[in-house]
Amino acid sequence: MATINKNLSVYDKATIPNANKLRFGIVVSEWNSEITEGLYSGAVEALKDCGATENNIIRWNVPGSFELTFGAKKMIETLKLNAVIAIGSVIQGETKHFDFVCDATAQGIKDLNVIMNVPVIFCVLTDNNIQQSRDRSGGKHGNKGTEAAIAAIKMAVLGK
Ligand SMILES: Nc1c(NC[C@H](O)[C@H](O)[C@H](O)CO)[nH]c(=O)[nH]c1=O
Ligand SMILES: CC(=O)[C@@H](O)COP(=O)(O)O
Repeated sequence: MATINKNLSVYDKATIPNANKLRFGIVVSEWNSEITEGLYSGAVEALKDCGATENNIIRWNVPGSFELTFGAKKMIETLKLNAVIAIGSVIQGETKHFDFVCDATAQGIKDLNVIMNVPVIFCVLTDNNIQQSRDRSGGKHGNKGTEAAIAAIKMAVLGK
């Protein structure tokens, strides 16, 4: 199902575990900050709505999406966390650089989920244009940050 057929912000709170005892890291790319700040706001709002406390949500910034992998790994190695949300916005430019950044970021975050023992949620928009990014970071299709927060809570308690 494509994003246009679902709203990224819709969740049934009754089905989400209470996050009041969980600790989250959020690593945020500074590229396309208009978009990443919207994703961050959506994620924090949803985490708090599900019981997470302000002092249990720790934010680090990195220059771009390519650095999200290292930033998330460093967070996991440094802090005691139950889940990490990696937030980025990659928008197609004139060259193939988009393809390399998207692929490296997706593969890097996937690798962390294999190597590390803390779930890392892929909250990276990979869009053709800024409008698609706006639509998915609090616009008409909802907020992928919200979706990522719910995924983070569910993965944090998986198997417990
Ligand atoms: N063009 C975008 C980038 N490019 C920068 C890379 O992510 C990286 O920071 C640089 O190559 C240095 O290693 N990053 C984004 O997050 N979004 C873009 O649209
Ligand atoms: C995703 C990118 O790196 C891209 O936005 C950079 O733009 P360009 O391909 O025009 O150099």
